Amino acid sequence: MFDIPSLDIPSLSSAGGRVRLPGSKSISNRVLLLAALSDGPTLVEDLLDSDDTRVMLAALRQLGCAIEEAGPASVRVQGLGGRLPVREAALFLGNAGTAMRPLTAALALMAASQGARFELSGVPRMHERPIGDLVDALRQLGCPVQCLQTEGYPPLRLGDGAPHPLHLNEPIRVRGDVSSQFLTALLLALPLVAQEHDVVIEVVTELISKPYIEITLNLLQRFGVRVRREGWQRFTIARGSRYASPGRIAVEADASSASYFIALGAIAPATPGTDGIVIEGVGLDSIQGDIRFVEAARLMGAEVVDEGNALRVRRDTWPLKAIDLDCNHIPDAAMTLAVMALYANGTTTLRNIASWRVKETDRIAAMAIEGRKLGATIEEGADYLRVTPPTAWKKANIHTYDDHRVAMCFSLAAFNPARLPVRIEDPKCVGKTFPDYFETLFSVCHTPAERIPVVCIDGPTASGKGTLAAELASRLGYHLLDSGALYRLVGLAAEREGLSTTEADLREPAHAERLGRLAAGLDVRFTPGKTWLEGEDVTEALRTESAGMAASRVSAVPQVRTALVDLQLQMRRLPGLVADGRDMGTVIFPGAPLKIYLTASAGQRAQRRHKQLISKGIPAILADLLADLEARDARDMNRAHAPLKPAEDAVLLDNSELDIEQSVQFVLKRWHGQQAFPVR
Ligand SMILES: O=C(O)C1=C[C@@H](OP(=O)(O)O)[C@@H](O)[C@H](O)C1
Ligand SMILES: C=C(OP(=O)(O)O)C(=O)O
Repeated sequence: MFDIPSLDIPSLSSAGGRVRLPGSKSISNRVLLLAALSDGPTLVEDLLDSDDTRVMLAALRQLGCAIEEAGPASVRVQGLGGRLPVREAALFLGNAGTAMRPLTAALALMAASQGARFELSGVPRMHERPIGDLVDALRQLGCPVQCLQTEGYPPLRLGDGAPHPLHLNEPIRVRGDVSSQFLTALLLALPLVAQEHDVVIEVVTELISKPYIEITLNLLQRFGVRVRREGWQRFTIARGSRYASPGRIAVEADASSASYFIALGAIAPATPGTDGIVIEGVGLDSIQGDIRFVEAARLMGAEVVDEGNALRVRRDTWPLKAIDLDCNHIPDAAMTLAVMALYANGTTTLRNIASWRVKETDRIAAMAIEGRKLGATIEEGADYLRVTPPTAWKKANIHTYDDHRVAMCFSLAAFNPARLPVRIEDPKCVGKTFPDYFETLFSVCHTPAERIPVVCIDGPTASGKGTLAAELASRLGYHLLDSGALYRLVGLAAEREGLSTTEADLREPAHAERLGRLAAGLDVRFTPGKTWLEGEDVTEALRTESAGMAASRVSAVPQVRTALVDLQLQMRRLPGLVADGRDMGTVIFPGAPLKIYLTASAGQRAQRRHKQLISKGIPAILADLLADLEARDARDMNRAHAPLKPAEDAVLLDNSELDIEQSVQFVLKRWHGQQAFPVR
């Protein structure tokens, strides 16, 4: 996850490959609740791990439900069978509608029938998202429900600790025109009390987002509860209903999350050697209504093929075709159409989307404001959005309003024909439903290397390059290259493969070739303070004397040197790279947009090294360290191959008098100034 203030996505040129998407939020949270209400254990597989499911899991555990990990993406839920071991709890439900609404209904009913008291709250935005229609329905039933701040909105107090009789004889009347989640909540919870009577729910208005009710009915059926449905107006839960766990249930991949990759396949030319985008874990037979996004994407010109629990998407018609569509059935995925519309041949109108205004943010306003920043003409109505593509694209700083979908949608603007990068503010907001969204996106997107930014940090030994580079990489969300570790890595990898690194063997051409191939194929990754070889943390192993000796021997092998140049070039990956070394700006990335030559006086550097060694309990003499440093500088600067010197266009940074944060700020200021994103 990119836990940084903003993420700059370079202009992208093509896409191709396979993605596996995380589990459906709507299915995950329904299944967790149903499993908790059932008797006995349920194994839930392919569960979504995100903010919305974490708050649901935490709430159920707080209520006394035992939930244990059962392998990657799986949990085992020990159902409570409708009994409440905990009678009082304060539950925090973040901004998860699928936790707040269903838990409100289930806990209000249990509190009234068993005599308990619960408080449900969320983030500030959750306290602005309406819940009055559900509160009204629960009060009709006889449940004590109190809105603690504003009538009709969370936080709520459910129950008062005493049992209350429930009025189950009359149909329960609920409005369905603000959110379908109120009806879903009642449907999920009422089987708890449908013992002596059939329980009838009547929807007294038009019902929006209907396919979500189908998910609810489908999953209730999987848990042994049948609901009779008459149109979208009347739902009857049969007397004697009981939740019966299916034992094991697997969650489909999220169809709303799939919309970004369907759109990607429709917008991006296929990367040579690939055949479009394959989205695994969800097919056209999905029980999620958002799968019907496929129909809309096809209307706009995408080619989408069902491959049995997977979808293959290829760009077909280009530019995309503008559409005019009622989107009430796909409220979440329809936001993605607003971004596809930026690439269409005319004006696209998305209708019947009033509910967007009461979701994570006012989504109609957000899509209009942010789309205009890119140069589009956007008309916003109470329940519609009309998008005309930009005639001249603009470089934009996309504000994301703590709304995962705003962030995911606008990432697709990076395919703009003007080749402008896009800045996504607060990218970690995707954690609500898809924490690794950007990593997944970058894994299938391509762009010419020169469009991927590299920040080079070169300089002499002990100048603090490593610390500065690691800090910059984590603040910018970029990859990190510690080029100084590469020869040691080759030495270590050779040792582990049983390849000799004696000077005699290295003179053998066939052996040198093998070593070159080993270097070319190194599976290496750098994170701040750590080096990984084939997924293993080898930071300590690299510091050993033997790795150091092997490094100096293999560094003389031309095949290894060539292979490592290629390897370093390959590390220029999306979204960007911070490269630390001695010849990053001069030899490896001569075209890098920012080169810093970091230095400090030899006296300062010797003192820093001295302090570092002493703090680790290693004896050291300052004068010796200084002499060593000066000798090494002279060697590095005068060597024939890639001598240490600032690139002509490097920015000199003498950090003798600066602390780390000051150096970081110096580079960031320079970098951001160079990017020139408009200020909001
Ligand atoms: O029941 C569900 O799982 C959902 C229903 C929809 O809400 P509305 O019914 O409020 O449109 C949808 O937007 C939300 O993301 C999930
Ligand atoms: C509206 C959404 O979420 P919630 O389940 O919180 O309503 C959404 O995920 O787009």
